[in-house]
Amino acid sequence: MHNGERTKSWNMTKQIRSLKESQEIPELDLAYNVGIIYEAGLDTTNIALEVFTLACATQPRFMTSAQEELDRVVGRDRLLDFSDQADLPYISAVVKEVLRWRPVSAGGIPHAVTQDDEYMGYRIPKGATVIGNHWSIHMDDSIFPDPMSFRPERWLENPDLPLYAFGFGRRACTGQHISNNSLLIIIARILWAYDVKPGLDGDGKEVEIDDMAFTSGFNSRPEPFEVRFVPRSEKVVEVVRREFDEAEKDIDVLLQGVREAQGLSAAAAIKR
Ligand code: HEM
Repeated sequence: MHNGERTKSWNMTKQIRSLKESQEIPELDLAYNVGIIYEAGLDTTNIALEVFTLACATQPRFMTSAQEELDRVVGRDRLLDFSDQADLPYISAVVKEVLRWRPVSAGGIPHAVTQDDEYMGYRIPKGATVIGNHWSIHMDDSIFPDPMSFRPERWLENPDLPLYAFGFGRRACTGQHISNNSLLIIIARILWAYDVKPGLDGDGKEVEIDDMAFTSGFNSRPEPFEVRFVPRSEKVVEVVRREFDEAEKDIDVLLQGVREAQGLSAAAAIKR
């Protein structure tokens, strides 16, 4: 937190410090509040990207449909950006399917019931712990037929399908819009630029990848597996290099841009 306060530009530490509500909160609690955003946001989105990569390597059929959409909407001369988002329904469906197929918090998060309740004849007293198990819900084949198949099409066929990867109720993930946007842009750019394929063994044969090999824990991620990111053409390599060279890389400039885009008021130096 102290490092955050010493930077030149805007950041989340300064933003939280500037809020009226923060003034009465003890320093350590404030540090946890800042830290949770990092902790809750970074690993979860990374895991979802690993799951996406796993889906590409083990159930590659969907990549063709995704790349058809990208080539039609974006063309081959530029990297896509957020202005393309509304025209990429298939990629949005890929993001949802990633979060359904292997939910990051597979076992769900315990919640306390705020009032006496009844469900299917079971009495659930106030204060009892209930857990909505994300894995079981997402694998319910009466709602998601053939649930082990990675099929983004299911979200286009039925846009009302439920997705519970971000949890439930008033404690549901506060970062879900950030993460949906991050996943969409990263997944779309990867698929625009690369074919994602299994790695090769010593004999040049594609390695077998187990799509059920996951770590256990609160969040669970795929066990390490090998893949290749194969550029789809020479032109793609040229565009990626050009965009990288032109991209802003100064973190202070980037963060200041976030502040301006969001209309946030926190000044660079905040008095306590
Ligand atoms: C793929 C990405 C993500 C997944 C799968 C995910 C999933 C979840 C889940 C399951 C919960 C608990 C919900 C419940 O209690 O039922 C949660 C809570 C939370 N998430 Fe996320 N999350 C993701 C990304 C993010 C990001 C990017 C941020 C912030 C930038 C974030 C911030 C939070 C916070 C602050 C909470 C606690 C909310 C509360 O207890 O009131 N998450 N997330």
